[in-house]
Amino acid sequence: MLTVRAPATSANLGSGFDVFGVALGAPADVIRVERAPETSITITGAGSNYIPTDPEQNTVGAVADALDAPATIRIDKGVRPSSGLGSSAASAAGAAVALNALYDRGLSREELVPIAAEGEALVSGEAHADNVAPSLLGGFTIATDDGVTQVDASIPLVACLPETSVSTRDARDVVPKTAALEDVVDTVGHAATLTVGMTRDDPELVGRGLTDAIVTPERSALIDGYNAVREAALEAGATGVTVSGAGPGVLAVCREGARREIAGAMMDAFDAAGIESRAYQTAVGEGARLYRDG
Ligand SMILES: Nc1ncnc2c1ncn2[C@@H]1O[C@H](COP(=O)(O)OP(=O)(O)OP(=O)(O)O)[C@@H](O)[C@H]1O
Ligand SMILES: N[C@@H](CCO)C(=O)O
Repeated sequence: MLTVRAPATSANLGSGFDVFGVALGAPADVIRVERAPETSITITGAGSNYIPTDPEQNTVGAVADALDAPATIRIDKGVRPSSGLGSSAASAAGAAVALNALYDRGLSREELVPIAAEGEALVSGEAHADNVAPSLLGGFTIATDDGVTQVDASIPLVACLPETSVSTRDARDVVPKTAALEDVVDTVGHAATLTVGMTRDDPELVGRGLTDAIVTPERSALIDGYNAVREAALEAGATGVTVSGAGPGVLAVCREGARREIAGAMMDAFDAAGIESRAYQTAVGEGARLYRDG
């Protein structure tokens, strides 16, 4: 049996819609695999009641299929589905690493990115890699049609998840099909600022670079309490705040030592809007880790 811990991720980071992503130190999915004639899936943990065990409908089934690697797959969900932390991608990335090792396929982490993205195509209709890339590679990733660029980074973060859910499909429906040139120019500037911030481990630049005028305004309108939570996090010292992935999670970039206060302020603001939430005080972290049992 092989075990993989695959981290949650936060995609987009405001200015990098469908391109940027970071691995988070917590939470994570744990995937256990054993060779079997046919793929079967069991699921425990966060939101497991809402996740199909049919391999045709689960991201890990799509990965097993793509690697021609049938297995008994056990998923312990740490990453709640449809919360904005790349739940389906964490399972897909974990399964890709586990099955690649189980069947000695010899693929690199970079080569596993499009395979894990097959799982994402199953749930959101498109094989975008901005969640699976950081879950596989760790750090900050830039996923384009040409491939993935990765950089290790150390940036303190708070991810605050309300007890509501937004499906990625629904959140993609509100994304504008076109954008004004001035908004594109503005977004490119912020994306470049954020990228430099990641290479310098600079939370000021990363926070400033989260701003985007195209996607986030539409997406944030789907999240009850978003504006109040954003304001509360900024007042508590966050250097920037945006929607995590497709939402409804909210991501705050923090200076060292400020996470506890920011997490409390965000949860209080959700609470004032009548919404329960939980906050992860975390940081940009490592990619999926493989353990060989026994
Ligand atoms: N292994 C899996 N883990 C989690 N969700 C899965 C899995 N396989 C299929 N799904 C389905 O994927 C959907 C959740 O995916 P969705 O992209 O909406 O949220 P997410 O993976 O948390 O990502 P995001 O960061 O975009 O919110 C649910 O409908 C769930 O049933
Ligand atoms: N880039 C994707 C990530 C969520 O799966 C989106 O925002 O729709």
